[in-house]
Amino acid sequence: QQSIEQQLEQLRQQLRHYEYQYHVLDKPTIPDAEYDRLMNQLKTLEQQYPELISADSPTQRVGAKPLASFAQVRHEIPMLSLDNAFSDQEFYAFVKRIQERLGYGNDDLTFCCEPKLDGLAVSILYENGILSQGATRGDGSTGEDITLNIRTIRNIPLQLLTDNPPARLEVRGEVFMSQAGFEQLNERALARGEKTFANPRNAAAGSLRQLDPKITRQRPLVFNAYGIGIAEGVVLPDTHFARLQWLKQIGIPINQEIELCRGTEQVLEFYRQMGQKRDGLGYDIDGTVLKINEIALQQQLGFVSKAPRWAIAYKFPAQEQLTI
Ligand SMILES: Cc1ccc(Cn2cc(C(N)=O)ccc2=O)c(C)c1
Repeated sequence: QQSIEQQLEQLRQQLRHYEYQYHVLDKPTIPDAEYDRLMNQLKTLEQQYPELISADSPTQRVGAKPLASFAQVRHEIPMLSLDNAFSDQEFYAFVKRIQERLGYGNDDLTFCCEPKLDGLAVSILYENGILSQGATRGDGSTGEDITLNIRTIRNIPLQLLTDNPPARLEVRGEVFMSQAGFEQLNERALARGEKTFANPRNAAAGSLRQLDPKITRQRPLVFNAYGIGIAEGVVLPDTHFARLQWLKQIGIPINQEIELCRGTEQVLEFYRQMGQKRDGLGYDIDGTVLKINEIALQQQLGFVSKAPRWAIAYKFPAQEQLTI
């Protein structure tokens, strides 16, 4: 006969495993109703033994009461902005500057290519594998502490899926809302006579800036990681793409459109393909982000003013908004 602690731990591990398969691999192995039954079973057992509730239990996603205000968070490593390109010409010039700076004569630089998600940049800190803080980008040096709201986002794990977690790991990425989630939210708001949002990005920003996590929890927010800030007690892979794959393995969701491209023409092909896919993704993107993949080359190139020399956002032309 299992002890209560063993029953609780087994339910918690099972739920974390199913959440990983559903939210990170996009390959659920049980029906939603079965997951729901297990979650309710854990909630019931924790209500019987409240002293055994741990902050990283899958049930602990909603804070108790609303905050009066947000505390400030100082980013130990600044969250920088990206330079933009609006034409192939500007992208060629970007690559040329890199080749000259690195002394590369040929065109076989490898780029990690990602869609540029149209949401809100956030920083999530895990200490010994446990989610300990969430913050907005703010001005890049100082952001707002939105930990309670970050905890309500279902595809952000409260605990990393690894037996030897880093002492400290800061995951950076975008919180966004799907177009379907946005439309449902606005319909509900209209029905309740509440204010509606102009677009998914505003809806995501407004939901993260809610002082009451119970409201944030009802919003269909999604997180995709695109980088790492602080990393202590772990040796990271030496390319950006491999780092993203590692994040996925330990339970952090990344975007499934990310690709490696070798040479300028493959990168421009990725940009055009993402332009074709754009209307069918189900979420808003406003371009692509193209990064030098080798970390050593990123470090060699460094930053100028606030933007990295090793990355650029190649944006799409502004879409004419359909006014109905
Ligand atoms: C009632 C209910 C429960 C769960 C979910 C979504 N979902 C499913 C799983 C699953 N199938 O492994 C895991 C986590 C999760 O968040 C929905 C949409 C509705």
